[in-house]
Amino acid sequence: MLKLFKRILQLSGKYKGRIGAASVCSFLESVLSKMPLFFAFIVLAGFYENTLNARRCLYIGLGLLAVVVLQAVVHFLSDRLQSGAGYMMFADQRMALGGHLRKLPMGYFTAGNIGKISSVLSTDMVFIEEVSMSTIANMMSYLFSSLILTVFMFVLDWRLGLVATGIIMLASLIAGRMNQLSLGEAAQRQEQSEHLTDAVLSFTEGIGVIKSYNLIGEKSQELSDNFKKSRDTSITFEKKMTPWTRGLNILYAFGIASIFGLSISLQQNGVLSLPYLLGVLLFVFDLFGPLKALYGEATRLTVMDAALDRIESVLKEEELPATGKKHIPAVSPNAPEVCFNHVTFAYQDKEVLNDICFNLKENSMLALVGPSGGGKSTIANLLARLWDVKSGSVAIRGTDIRDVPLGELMEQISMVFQRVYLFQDTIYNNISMGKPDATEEDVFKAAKKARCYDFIMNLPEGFQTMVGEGGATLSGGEKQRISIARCILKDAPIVILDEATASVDTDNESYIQEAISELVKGKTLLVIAHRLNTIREANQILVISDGRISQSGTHNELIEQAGIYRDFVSIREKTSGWSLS
Ligand SMILES: Nc1ncnc2c1ncn2[C@@H]1O[C@H](COP(=O)(O)OP(=O)(O)OP(=O)(O)O)[C@@H](O)[C@H]1O
Repeated sequence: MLKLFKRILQLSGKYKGRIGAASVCSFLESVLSKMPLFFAFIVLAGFYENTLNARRCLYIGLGLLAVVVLQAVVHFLSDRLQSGAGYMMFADQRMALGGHLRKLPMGYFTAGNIGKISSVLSTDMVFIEEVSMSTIANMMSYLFSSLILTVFMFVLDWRLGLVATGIIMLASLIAGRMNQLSLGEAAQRQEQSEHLTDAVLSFTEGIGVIKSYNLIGEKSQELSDNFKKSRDTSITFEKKMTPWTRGLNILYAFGIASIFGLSISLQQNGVLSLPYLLGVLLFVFDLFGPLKALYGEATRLTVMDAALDRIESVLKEEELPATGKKHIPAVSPNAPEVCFNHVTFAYQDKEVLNDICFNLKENSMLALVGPSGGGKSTIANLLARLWDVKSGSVAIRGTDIRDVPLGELMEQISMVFQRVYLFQDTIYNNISMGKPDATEEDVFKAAKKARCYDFIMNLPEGFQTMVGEGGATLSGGEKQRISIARCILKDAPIVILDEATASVDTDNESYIQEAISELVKGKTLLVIAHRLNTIREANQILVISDGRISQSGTHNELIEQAGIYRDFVSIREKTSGWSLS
């Protein structure tokens, strides 16, 4: 328990002083909370010894009043200091975690970690933030209370003090065991909650597919199974803990009875005076109460421990090294715009690219074609440094992209994905995030080039229309054009384009093509190509198959050779009804 306690305090960093001051207040509060008992003891003793008079009673009354007021003050102080420190500490932790997540490779987010990230950022962080400080405050107060009452017992009679200490030590052994049990289960319970988050996310994200394939029953069952598992884990935990909690209660009852019996026997034998016996009666019922509450709080600490483990495990994930200080030159006559130099890459252990070498000249277009799963998207992602190469290098104008600050690399590249992501914000902000210092005129100009100005102006609130949940409903093609406007505004020299495979309606298709033509004017273009027109226009075509470049050349060169490209083109011609001249 102490270890857990220390772990939370270690997180306190620059707020240590504040937490220390709060602990002193907690201690004072515990002492003050026991003072009324002490005054009651004095009154009883005075009454018995016939030493009570009006002046004494007045002093005791004033003393009591002062204690109550002081207790309220230190309680307020300790609360303010502790909860304030808690919120500040975990605001810092959240920012650290946010900063860390930004630097993780994309692979981390696609490798089934979304449930974990959601639980860590929502459940774990919120739990620790809201509970840790109050738990620490309560634990301190209970600990001090037990200590003070045990000291009182020693003051009344050393034998009573010894019995109280013995019971407390036995209770600590039982509580230690409970703690171990709870720790073991806490990890499992948190894991279960992670699975639950995953299941809920996957169900809600895939609801469209689930409905269209009539899988509601089957998928709901999976979700219910997860809920049931979570319920069963909690019930099993409670069942395991119950005998120990009961044991602890019996021990406390036994402790109270022994102290009670012993003090009566001591009084009968003339060792303990009657006022002292009355003092024992006053204190004994309060002796183990704080300890009982203390172990209740300890269970919460174990949940916190598991939550901290999970936060730490996310923080331990290796970041993309971002220590590069070099700058990409604006022009470089002696180096190609983009160079893949003997690049190999693997997702975990699965090698997907092998010895990829190519140069891309400024203002030229490179088309990647080939069978599904060949590695085209991976090449595009490596250029944007969403992952790092395993060996070889990727360079822009002769500078290895690993040697460049990530922000600067991103200024060089615009990416147009098939799957468009618009933020829950106004259309204006969705476009202007391409270049935050852009003027209104720049934004409008980009929207015009991306062929979305007119439809935006026809919306009731124009550029201030909200997109996303509760906002305007836009078609896939309209969203695509807004994302292209964002890229046009960004005006990066290199454009990575993943051409749409799914067909949109003809109007949208032609608008999107016009928007893309505007975007790529004067740019260096790497395109994952699906349309024959695009492929034919490319200065260079790479056929990527099984992670290797199996063919390379222009359309006219490749169509002359037997191989994947010719087969691919003839299939395309047949499916699209086009023919090559
Ligand atoms: N995040 C990932 N983790 C593990 N394996 C992955 C991941 N992304 C892709 N792969 C695998 O890497 C290989 C190459 O995938 P990639 O998406 O680059 O191919 P592609 O040629 O772009 O395919 P498509 O045309 O279908 O998009 C595939 O076998 C794919 O299953």
